[in-house]
Amino acid sequence: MAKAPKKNETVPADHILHRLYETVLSRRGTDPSLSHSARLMARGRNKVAQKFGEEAVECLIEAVNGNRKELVSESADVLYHLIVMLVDCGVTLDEVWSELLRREGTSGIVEKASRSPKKLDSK
Ligand SMILES: N=c1c2ncn([C@@H]3O[C@H](COP(=O)(O)OP(=O)(O)OP(=O)(O)O)[C@@H](O)[C@H]3O)c2ncn1[C@@H]1O[C@H](COP(=O)(O)O)[C@@H](O)[C@H]1O
Repeated sequence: MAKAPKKNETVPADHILHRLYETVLSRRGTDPSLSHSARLMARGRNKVAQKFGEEAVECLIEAVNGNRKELVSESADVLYHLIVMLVDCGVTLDEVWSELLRREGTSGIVEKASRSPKKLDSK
């Protein structure tokens, strides 16, 4: 049986997402004719973000259409393009894992209820 992760555990450094992050990081500023990641980042942050958005939309289309196999493939595209966007923005995966760990165990319903109520328009 798989061991339950401890509260302070982050994702192992040899995890596929970390390896992918390190690969994309190593491509930054390299020859765009040899690397898709380099080519994408060379086109600027707007393009990087746009590609992530497009892949996310393609992913949700497969989800709503119930295309399981395509959903798996598009999900991989989304994760790859998310990583390119994080690398381009200088955000590390550990920062994202830390945020997930911070949220762990707090129900979204409880968290939403704890937010301060929006100020009502005085007009
Ligand atoms: N996981 C991926 C991955 N997923 C998707 N893609 C590429 O993303 C591209 C998406 O194609 P699109 O036509 O949508 O994108 P585009 O060519 O930018 O098109 P336009 O916006 O110009 O129309 C395809 O070329 C895919 O091969 C990926 N390219 C690379 N990786 C990983 O990144 C690593 C490094 O790749 P390079 O940077 O190419 O060395 C690889 O070893 C893989 O592990």
